[in-house]
Amino acid sequence: MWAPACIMEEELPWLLVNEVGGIRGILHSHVPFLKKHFHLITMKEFLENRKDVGKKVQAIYLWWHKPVIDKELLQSLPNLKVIANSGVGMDHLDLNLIASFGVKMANAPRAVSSTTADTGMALLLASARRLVEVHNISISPSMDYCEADILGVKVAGATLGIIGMGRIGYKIAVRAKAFEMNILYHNRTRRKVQEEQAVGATYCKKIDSLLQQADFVMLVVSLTPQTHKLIGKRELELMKPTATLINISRGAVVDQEALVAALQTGVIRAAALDVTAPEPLPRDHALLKLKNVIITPHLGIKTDKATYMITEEAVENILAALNGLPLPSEVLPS
Ligand SMILES: O=CC(=O)O
Repeated sequence: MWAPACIMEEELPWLLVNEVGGIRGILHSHVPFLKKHFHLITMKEFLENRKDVGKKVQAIYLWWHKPVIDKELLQSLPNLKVIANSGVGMDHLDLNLIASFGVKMANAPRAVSSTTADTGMALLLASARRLVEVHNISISPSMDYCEADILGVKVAGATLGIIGMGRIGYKIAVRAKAFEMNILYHNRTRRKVQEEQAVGATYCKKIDSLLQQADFVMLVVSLTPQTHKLIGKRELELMKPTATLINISRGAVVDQEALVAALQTGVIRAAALDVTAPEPLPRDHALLKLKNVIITPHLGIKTDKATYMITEEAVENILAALNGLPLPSEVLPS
């Protein structure tokens, strides 16, 4: 990684972050590393002195989609060169708008893939073996249950259908192979035969055929206009009544109303969702009341190591942009 030779704090480039700590702030433990490379400034400090500070900011580090990047903010930052995102999905950003200000963008695909794949497998296993339900039985005062109450679904030998076979999807296939699953996948472009063979994955050109055969369907696509509500009533009805839907992409990839109805009426067996629309769901949402649903709070990459690696990847991208070098994980508008 490029690193500045010993320079004074006031000569460091200014990096804008939403806040430090709190619900939508960068982690305190990342601050010393960031401060080696940048003069850090929070949104609160920027808003207090927008005119002076705005001219100095050269980079933004987005943590969990914050701060919101809109025209007004971009206009207040005339020397902004780069925005680094702390994840892989860029659906919260108007890439064309940002590019029109001559600002480069980067995401963090290297840091997130394994951890997000782990989240997908954790949800698959937890749903298959009803871990949340049995945990609740185990800690209940009576600890009273019949065997039928805790029968799960066997994972070995079951078929996993992966929709979206990018970096994360492929890492899920690697994990599923180790769990002795049969693997189907759908992707815009087919993987190389050697890559398919390495994980024993079979390509389904049509999503429908994957949905009809899979015992577990895992959604790993980016949210785009094409994938918005990709899984609706029709698709859920194509799935087996014994099948489980796992979503680690974005909530809006699923028609949530159709999902609630499918779960309530046994159209599918269960769902395990790391993402919902919105996040978090309103506390009275129907999905929160269903026994056959597991919901996690966009856990994706949230491990100590992966979050730190994300910050390292962001710094690498920002420094490259500020030094006129190619960005390792540049994202271009489509
Ligand atoms: O949601 C997580 C990511 O976009 O990487």
